[in-house]
Amino acid sequence: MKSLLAAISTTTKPALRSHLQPTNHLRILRATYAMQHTVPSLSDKSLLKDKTYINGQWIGAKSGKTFEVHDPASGKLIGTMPEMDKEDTEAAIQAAADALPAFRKLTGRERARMLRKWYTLMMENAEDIAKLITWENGKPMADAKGEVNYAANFFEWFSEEAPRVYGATIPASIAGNRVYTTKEPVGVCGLITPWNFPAAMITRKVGAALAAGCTVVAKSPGETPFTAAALAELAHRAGIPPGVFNIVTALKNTPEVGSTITSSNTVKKVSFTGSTGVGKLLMKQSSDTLKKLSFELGGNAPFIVFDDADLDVAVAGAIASKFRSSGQTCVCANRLYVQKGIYDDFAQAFTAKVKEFKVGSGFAGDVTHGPLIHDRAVDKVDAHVRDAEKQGGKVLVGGQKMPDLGSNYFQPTVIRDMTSKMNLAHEETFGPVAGLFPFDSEAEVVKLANDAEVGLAGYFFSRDVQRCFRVAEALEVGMVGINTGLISDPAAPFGGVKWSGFGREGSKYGIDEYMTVKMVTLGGMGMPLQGS
Ligand SMILES: NC(=O)c1ccc[n+]([C@@H]2O[C@H](COP(=O)([O-])OP(=O)(O)OC[C@H]3O[C@@H](n4cnc5c(N)ncnc54)[C@H](O)[C@@H]3O)[C@@H](O)[C@H]2O)c1
Ligand SMILES: O=CCCC(=O)O
Repeated sequence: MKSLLAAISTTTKPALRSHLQPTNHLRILRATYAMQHTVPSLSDKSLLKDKTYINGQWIGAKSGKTFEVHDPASGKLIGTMPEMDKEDTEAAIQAAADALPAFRKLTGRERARMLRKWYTLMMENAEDIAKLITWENGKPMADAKGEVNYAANFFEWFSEEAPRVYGATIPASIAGNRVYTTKEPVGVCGLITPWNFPAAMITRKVGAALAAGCTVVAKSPGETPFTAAALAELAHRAGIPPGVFNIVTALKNTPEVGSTITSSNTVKKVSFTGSTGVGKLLMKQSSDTLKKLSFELGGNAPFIVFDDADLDVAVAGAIASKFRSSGQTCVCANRLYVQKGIYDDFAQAFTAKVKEFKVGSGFAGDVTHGPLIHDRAVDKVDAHVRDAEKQGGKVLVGGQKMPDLGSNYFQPTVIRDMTSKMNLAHEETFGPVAGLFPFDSEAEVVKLANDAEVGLAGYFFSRDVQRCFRVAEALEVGMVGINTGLISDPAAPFGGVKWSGFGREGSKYGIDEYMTVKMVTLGGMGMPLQGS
């Protein structure tokens, strides 16, 4: 907690505490600095932790080690969290295993009440959780509030699913047999999530797991552990029993924690959201213990605008899909294919909208887009822009780093005249760069869209209903948005195909990822009635 206090007391830059009468220039500087370096003050200060939550206790790493977390907007220290290792992770797994027998025996209705309470507490504390998200992730407060709502809705959704887990009665092929099925919780689950949605990626998994009767060990992202800890505080208040929801925190030790989870025979399921590369590694590591797996991995979403689209709707959809969280979502449009008849109009209208963006600290009221998570992300974005330029792409807006704001900022960028040879066509940028690729025909663009190893989301805009069915069926992705750039919804199944992984989160399917089907056959059931 000391480091947090230290961070708070150093937020007023000494140079700006000038004893000189402020000139206009100084006043502007002061205001700009304050905007960029806000430290949030929480209404409920007990939501800010420097320990993690295992077996219902707030604890540090056994080694006493910690890691630092920095505000991506200012680079300043937010605080520290325990750098946990194999031993700590094994203790968390044991806590989850000990809690499992009693938790799985609760009725679905009893577990539903806990999830519902957790949902209510999240909504009551939405402002504070949003501040934590903005502080450690960088997204603007409005987006962070949207994320809290989205995240809490997974608890609400799965509180409604928990009491409605049904088996089946099955007509047997063997005379005299009677067959039915039940669904059982898979057991202890290991959940590994990324920093881009510090709350929602956790609740989407935990809501389903707890509804099913599983207990969990969640590895929170090294970049954004404070939001996860606040969720744990609310879990405690909601009466989630000790050991049911445990969080392991680590930054440098992440691979060690990951391999402890994946190699444990006590952990029966791993659900991971993150890059395809790490997903493949975790799948290999899980093979010795044959775990049930769900992987939500990287994307490279095609976003197609046909000549017959409504231009305004397509532009609004592209803005929402491409620039949500400054381009750092797995379902962000990555390749924008625009048919030649509408290409120039689209480029002009889209660029005009991007020019209206205001980049800065997520806490500043008028800021629409925050920093990227770290400077490595900025470097990747910069490399994609430089490569596109070198190969003939024309930057219509943006295209540069923003060192005046800090090392993690990149201008929202639109590039036209993109070609398939450019790196952006084949790699997920995960940043605020929209590349516009011209195309001629429907067949051509579907081929281009499907020319990817991954297949998470795909979008297209058209007013031709037959085309809508045709293209939706032809796209090799797990999720399609037609005439919309926003598809995320707790009620809708989220997940990919190809190298974007497998399994579905949210929706009526999400809970099945945490259950196994048990079949029961009763023999000798076809006897005549007694006395007949
Ligand atoms: N499909 C989805 O739902 C979804 C959602 C968010 C992000 N993503 C993808 O994630 C990527 C961006 O996030 P990133 O760069 O942080 O991804 P990443 O795979 O490097 O890291 C994701 C998380 O995995 C953990 N991790 C990293 N290495 C690990 C290891 N060896 N063992 C165990 N855990 C490990 C970390 O905690 C990290 O927070 C993008 O490709 C994006 O598309 C996918
Ligand atoms: O980044 C991945 C998740 C995005 C979402 O759930 O909308």
